[in-house]
Amino acid sequence: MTAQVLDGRATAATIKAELAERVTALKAKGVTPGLGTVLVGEDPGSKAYVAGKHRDCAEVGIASIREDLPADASQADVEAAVERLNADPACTGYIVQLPLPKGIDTNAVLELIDPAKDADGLHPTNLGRLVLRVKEEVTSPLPCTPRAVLELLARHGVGLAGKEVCVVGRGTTVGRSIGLLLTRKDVNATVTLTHTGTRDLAKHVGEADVVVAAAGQPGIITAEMVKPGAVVLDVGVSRTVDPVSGKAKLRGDVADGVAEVASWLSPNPGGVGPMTRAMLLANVVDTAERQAAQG
Ligand SMILES: Nc1nc(=O)c2c([nH]1)NC[C@@H]1CN(c3ccc(C(=O)N[C@@H](CCC(=O)O)C(=O)O)cc3)C=[N+]21
Repeated sequence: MTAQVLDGRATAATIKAELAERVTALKAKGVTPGLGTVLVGEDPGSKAYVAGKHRDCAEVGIASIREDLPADASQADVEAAVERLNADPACTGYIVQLPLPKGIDTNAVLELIDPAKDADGLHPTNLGRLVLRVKEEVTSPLPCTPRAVLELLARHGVGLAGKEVCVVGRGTTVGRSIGLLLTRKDVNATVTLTHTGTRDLAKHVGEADVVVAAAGQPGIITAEMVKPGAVVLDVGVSRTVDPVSGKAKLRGDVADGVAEVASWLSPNPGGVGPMTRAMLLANVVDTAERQAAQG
């Protein structure tokens, strides 16, 4: 068997075209959505992601606002950048690119974000609303990558109701929150959350109909672990340096060979990554529409 491809690039392009229409409609009402980014330091990965987000914005007509701070920025400097975006009416939604440099208190920064402008869905209020199941229309944005995984499956007609989903990884942006979406009554999956302290990872992965690999450990999910016919989402990204060429290479959590066992597989790159970016744009357009409705 060779798995069918969960094509994140093509699906993200479709979503961006839909969002461009909603942005046009908002502009006709005098509202221009604007995405802000806070980037601290010179990490090449973070710089590339932020640059990509601003390119995406240009594509769909969203304005871009950048706060780029040096690697030695203090807690107060970072918090001041957040306060500027909170106060800027041109910024309808924004993100603080993670991870922040060592020494910066990330949770304190996330708490300062205006929940109504939280394009990542990582503010405690928004994560709390997800836990409390506050109705969709009042809820602020959902975390982008979990939303990306569900949207990628939905747009390929891959159902989740009654499925056993094994989530691998307990990070804030994916592992800890995706189960909250997967177990909503309109999705109805059953979720097992595994992590580096799990005693028998292969057992849990092997029982799953759907595997969400978000550990950030290159190749941790191998073909031998995966149940034949399972759906596999390769979410994790790690930068490894090729010892021969010295070039940085992106590697997913899913090892070669899984495509021969799975029924559907999201490639990495080209799968959940582009969808995460599309869902960030969707969050920005959603928040701008909510703000426009409130006048
Ligand atoms: N506040 C915050 N929000 C985030 O959403 C966030 C973050 N911090 N920190 C880092 C992670 C990582 N992340 C990715 C987004 C897109 C791709 C992506 O589009 N990747 C392309 C490849 C890009 C390349 O070649 O460099 C792909 O998968 O095809 C990857 C990774 C968002 N994150």
